[in-house]
Amino acid sequence: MAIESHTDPLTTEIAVEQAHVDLVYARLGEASRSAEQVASAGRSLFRSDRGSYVREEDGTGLYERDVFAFQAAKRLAVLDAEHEGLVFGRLDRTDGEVRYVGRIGVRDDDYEPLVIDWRAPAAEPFYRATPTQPMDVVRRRVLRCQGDRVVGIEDDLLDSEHADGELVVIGEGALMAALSRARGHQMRDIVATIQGEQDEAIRAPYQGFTLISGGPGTGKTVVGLHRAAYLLYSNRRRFESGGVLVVGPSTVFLHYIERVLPSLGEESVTLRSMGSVPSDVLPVTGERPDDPPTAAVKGSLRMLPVLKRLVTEPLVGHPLELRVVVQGQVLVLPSATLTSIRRDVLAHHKLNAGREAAEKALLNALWRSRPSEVDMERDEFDELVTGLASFAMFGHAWWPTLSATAALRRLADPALARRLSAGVLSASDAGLLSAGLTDLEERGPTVADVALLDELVHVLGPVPPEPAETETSLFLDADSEYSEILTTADRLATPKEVDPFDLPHRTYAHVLIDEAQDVTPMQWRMLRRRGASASWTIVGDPAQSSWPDAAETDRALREIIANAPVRRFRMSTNYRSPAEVFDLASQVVVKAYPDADLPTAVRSTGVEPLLVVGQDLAVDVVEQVRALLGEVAGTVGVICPPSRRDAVEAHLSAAGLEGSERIAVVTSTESKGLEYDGVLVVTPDDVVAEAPGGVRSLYVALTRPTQRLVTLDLGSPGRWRPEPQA
Ligand SMILES: Nc1ncnc2c1ncn2[C@@H]1O[C@H](COP(=O)(O)OP(=O)(O)OP(=O)(O)O)[C@@H](O)[C@H]1O
Repeated sequence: MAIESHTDPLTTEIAVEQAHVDLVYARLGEASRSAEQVASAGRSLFRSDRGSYVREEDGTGLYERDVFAFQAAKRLAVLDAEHEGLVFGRLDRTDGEVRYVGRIGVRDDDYEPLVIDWRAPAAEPFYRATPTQPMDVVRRRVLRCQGDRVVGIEDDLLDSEHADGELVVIGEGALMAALSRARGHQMRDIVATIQGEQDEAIRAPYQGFTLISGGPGTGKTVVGLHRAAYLLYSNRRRFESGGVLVVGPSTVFLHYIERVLPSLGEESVTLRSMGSVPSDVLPVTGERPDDPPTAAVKGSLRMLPVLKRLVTEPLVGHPLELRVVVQGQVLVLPSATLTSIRRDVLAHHKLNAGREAAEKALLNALWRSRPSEVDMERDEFDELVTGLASFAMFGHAWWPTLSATAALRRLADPALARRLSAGVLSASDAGLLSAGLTDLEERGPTVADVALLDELVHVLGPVPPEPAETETSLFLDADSEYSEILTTADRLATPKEVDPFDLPHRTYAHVLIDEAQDVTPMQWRMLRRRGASASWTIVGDPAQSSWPDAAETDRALREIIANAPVRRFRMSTNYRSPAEVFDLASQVVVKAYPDADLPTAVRSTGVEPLLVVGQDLAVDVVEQVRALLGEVAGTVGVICPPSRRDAVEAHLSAAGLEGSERIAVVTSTESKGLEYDGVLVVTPDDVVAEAPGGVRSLYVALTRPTQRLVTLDLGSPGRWRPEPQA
């Protein structure tokens, strides 16, 4: 297409790029139309009229010619209009070649690339080339599109020696332009502006463990997500069939990141919050937090022996002896024999899978204890005893099938919790544990309970599926407190194809954990079950941790890694916080954690954080939020200590501000991983006092803004401030 000549170079360049973008969309339009034809042609091609198959080469030819168009059309279907353009980059190379880079690869009719997929090796220079190492690139150009329209251009001249006189260079750099844009409530992909050190982590080989660390705002989350997309591209067969699991701290966080992968054309990734990881084995999920001391007990590996003791602990009211009558003779197994049988069977079987073995062991013991008056063969004896109602009822009461929830609920009993945790938990920790489980039935599990439940599923074994027709319980009422216990009739009706050793966890080929610094040791065990033979990407920053015992969680992670290869990447640049804001935040964190990994903030707004001392929460919160709404174009986060959250919401609501889509009221824990253009941190001293991570939690809050930070102390300047205030 001929391009009109304009005096304004930007308009001319946009028109040049628009022509290419139009070509790509036209080609994709054709691909979409032919995609269905290709599919049906493919279906019929392999079948001739005679019902035999055509030669494989012919089929392969068709496949090769059209598969890219089919795939491209399929991927295009998942890219909706909100993303920032299918084609976003262009490389002008020293040899005169021009390469376009986009979210997916598209070829023309002659199989020549119109756009290269950003993950392809040929696109690497787009992310790695620098003026010192231009990688044969003269000019890197980022195209900013809205839908299929090119609306802006940002260039980097990488090799001025090879630039001919005609080469136009526009703009001040795509990165700064992207970083200054207002934020919404969902994360954007960074595919057009991935930086060199980020690209290395994204394209690292998949094997073993890839650990990505770095301070706040360094792009760890977004890099992790692009890595998931990269792995799917470079090893699609392995990862699409094996599955990729992405785990984040909460559903709010998942909602925040959920558009990134679809915007890159990837939909085949499972996103889970920490409280919903075991949805494969549990009918419940957990979103509620525990208070920090209780969460610390529930998350610790000290819970392991407690849970083990819990599953071997007989139920309240279990029979103390087994008594059956055979040929008029009373046969008795006393309590000590029962205890020893129980111990032996549990040494080799999970509780929910041990019933048959337990029954056999009972029969053996009864056979051995029979008096000489019992005169029958062993087979006959077994048949007779197993047919006795008293034996069946005993079996059910003594060896019930137990669900994880029913088991955990028992620890809400303070006396039992104390007894089972003797020597492992202090009396006060045992008290926290039982108090922290009293709500389990009514309100469902907390996030920390979910890892305990998963552990229990592991220790107990899966509950065999319910029989198709529920038969009347042998001796438990329908509304009995042990409603999850299956009856003997249930057990007998249970199909034998349930393999007790076939654990029901869904496993994945790759597991990506974000905010890994907050993963408790019990949660690491839960995650490991989903990635027993997976490769892993683990993303985190210890300085933002909420977990009190960093050494314990480190040990748990080391155990998972074991001898697998480990690759480490450190992100060194903070792309989120303005330098003025990050300066304050880093002074706060290093006071308490001198080893915090502090990145360099790349952007400066010239606006210092505003440290307000107010007198009245209601008046000051409303005033500061109003001011922030006026100063920034996007979102405003009000980060509160949990104790003030309701009051803050009420004050904003009374002022008519609550309904605003731009405002979010959150605690520092909830704000993990998120960002807002303007942030008001309410009473920072209370954030430190109430949040699990103390100063680290305040550090999280102070590093959320992309533009403006305001803090509100009441009465006098807070103790959290880096410099004592006059
Ligand atoms: N290369 C980049 N181009 C454009 N924006 C970027 C780039 N890298 C990071 N960002 C932006 O910086 C912000 C911070 O990124 P991200 O949330 O991934 O950081 P993080 O290291 O996970 O932060 P935290 O540890 O504080 O949660 C996001 O808005 C992200 O889009």
